[in-house]
Amino acid sequence: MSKFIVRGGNVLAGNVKVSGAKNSVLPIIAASLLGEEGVSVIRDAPPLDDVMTINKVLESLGAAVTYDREVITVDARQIASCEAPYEWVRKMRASFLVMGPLLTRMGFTRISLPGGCAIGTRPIDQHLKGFEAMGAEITLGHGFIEAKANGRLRGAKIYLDVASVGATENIMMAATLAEGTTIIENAAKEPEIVDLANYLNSMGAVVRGAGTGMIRIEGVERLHGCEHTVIPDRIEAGTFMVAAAITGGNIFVEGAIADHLGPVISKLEEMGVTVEAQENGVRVIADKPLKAVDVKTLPYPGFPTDMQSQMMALLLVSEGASVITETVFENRFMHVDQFRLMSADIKVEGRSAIVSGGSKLSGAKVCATDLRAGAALILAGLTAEGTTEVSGTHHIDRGYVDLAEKLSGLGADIWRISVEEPAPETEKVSASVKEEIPVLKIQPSWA
Ligand SMILES: CC(=O)N[C@H]1[C@@H](OP(=O)(O)OP(=O)(O)OC[C@H]2O[C@@H](n3ccc(=O)[nH]c3=O)[C@H](O)[C@@H]2O)O[C@H](CO)[C@@H](O)[C@@H]1O
Ligand SMILES: C=C(OP(=O)(O)O)C(=O)O
Repeated sequence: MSKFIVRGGNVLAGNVKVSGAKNSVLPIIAASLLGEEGVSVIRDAPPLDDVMTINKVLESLGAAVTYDREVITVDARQIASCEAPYEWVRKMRASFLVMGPLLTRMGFTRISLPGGCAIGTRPIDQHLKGFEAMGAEITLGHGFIEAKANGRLRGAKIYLDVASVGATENIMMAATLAEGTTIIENAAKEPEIVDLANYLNSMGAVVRGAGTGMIRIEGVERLHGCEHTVIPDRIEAGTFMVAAAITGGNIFVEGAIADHLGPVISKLEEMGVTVEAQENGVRVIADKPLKAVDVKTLPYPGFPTDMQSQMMALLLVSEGASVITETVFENRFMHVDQFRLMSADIKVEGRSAIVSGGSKLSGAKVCATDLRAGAALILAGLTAEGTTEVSGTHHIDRGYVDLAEKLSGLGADIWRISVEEPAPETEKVSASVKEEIPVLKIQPSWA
C-alpha cells in the first residue's frame, strides 16, 4: 500500500506529456478479440493497472498478449474460453466490454455481473437491450450473465435510453460481425467512441457516424488484426490544466487535443485562466485571481463527469460561490467529505454541490474514494497550507501514469511512500513517516 504526500504552495511550470487515453485503450483492447486473422498492435497504450487487468482478461480467454514500452500486441486468432472471470470483472467494470466481441465472434459468452461502484449503481441494461435486439438470448443468475446467439447476430435498430459510452461501444463491437445493418440511435459521442470506431474500421469493419448521435454499422464476415495509436487522454490533460490553474502556474500540456476539451477550456477561461490551443498541445496560464463559475456535468460534448472533482478542487480556491451539478452519475460526490477534511466549505443538496470558494485549504490526511477524486485531492494538496497525505492510491493508479513524477517534473513537492499494511489508522501515520522515499519511477506490478 502507498500514499502520496503533497506539500502545498509551489507554482507549477513547464512541459508535461499526456499519456494514451485509458477510456480508449480499454475498449480497443477488448475489440482486438474480434481479430480472427493476424495480430493487433496498439501503440501509446498507457502503463496503467486497468490496462493490466484487461490484458489479463484477454489472456484468460486464450489470447496471447504482450506489453512492451507502451505497445501492446494481441494475437486473438485462438479463443479458448468465452467466460470472463469474476476476479477481473470485479476489479474493473470495463472488463464487461469483452461481452460484445465474444458474443458476436463465438456466439456465446458468460460474464460476471459488474455490479455497482463508488460513483453509482452503473446498470448494464442498455448493453443487454442492444444484444437482445440483435437476436441474443440473455440469461441472468448466480451473479453471471450468459448471452447466446443462435447463429450470427442480426443487425438491428437500437435506441439507447441513455447515451451510454459503454453500451455504445459494446453494441458497436457486436454489430461489426452481425448479419446486416445495425443503427445505434442516441449513441454516445465521446472522442473515445470515435477512436474505437477508427480501430474497428482498420480491422476491416464498416462503422460510420461515430462521434454523432447515430452510428451505422454494416456487418462483415471476418475481422483481422491491425495497427493503431491510441488518442491522448483528455481527462489526464484536463487534470494538468487544473494543476496549472490551481497553483497560478504556466504549463504546456503536450499532446492535449483542445477539440476534445471544449467545455473544460471554456470553464477555465470563464474563471480567468488563459488557455492557448497550440499545434501539439495546450498552454494554460493562470496569472490573475480566479472567479467562481457554475458547472454541470453532461455526456460529451458537455462537461465531463470525470473532471467534476478536479474542478471542485479549483472552485474551492476561486473567489465566490459555485454550483456543481452532477447529472451523469447519481453518487459522484464522495470526495466532498474528504475536501471538508481540508477545511473546504461545500454543501450537497441532491445532485448539486454548493462550493464556497476563496478560503485557504489546509493540508490533511485524506483518502481517494475513486480515481478522479484521488487526482482532485492531490490538486487540492498542491495549493493547501501544509502537507496533505492521500491514501487509496490504487484508485489513482487505475488511470494516471506516473502522476507524482509528472507533477514533480513541473515543480510540485510531491512524492510517494509505501505504507505497511494492515494497521490501524494511528499506526499507519507513523509508518508513512518512517518509510519516506524520494520520487522514483514506480513500475506497474506487471511491467
Ligand atoms: C471505461 C470508460 O470508458 N469509462 C467511462 C465511461 O463509463 P461507462 O461506459 O460505464 O459510463 P456510461 O456512459 O455507460 O454511463 C453513463 C450513465 O448511464 C447509465 N447507464 C449506463 C449503461 C446502462 O446500460 N444503463 C444505464 O443506465 C449509468 O448508470 C450512468 O448514469 O463513461 C463515463 C461517462 O462519461 C465515464 O465517467 C467513465 O470514465
Ligand atoms: C469512472 C471512471 O472510469 P471507469 O468507468 O473505468 O470506472 C473514470 O475514468 O473516471
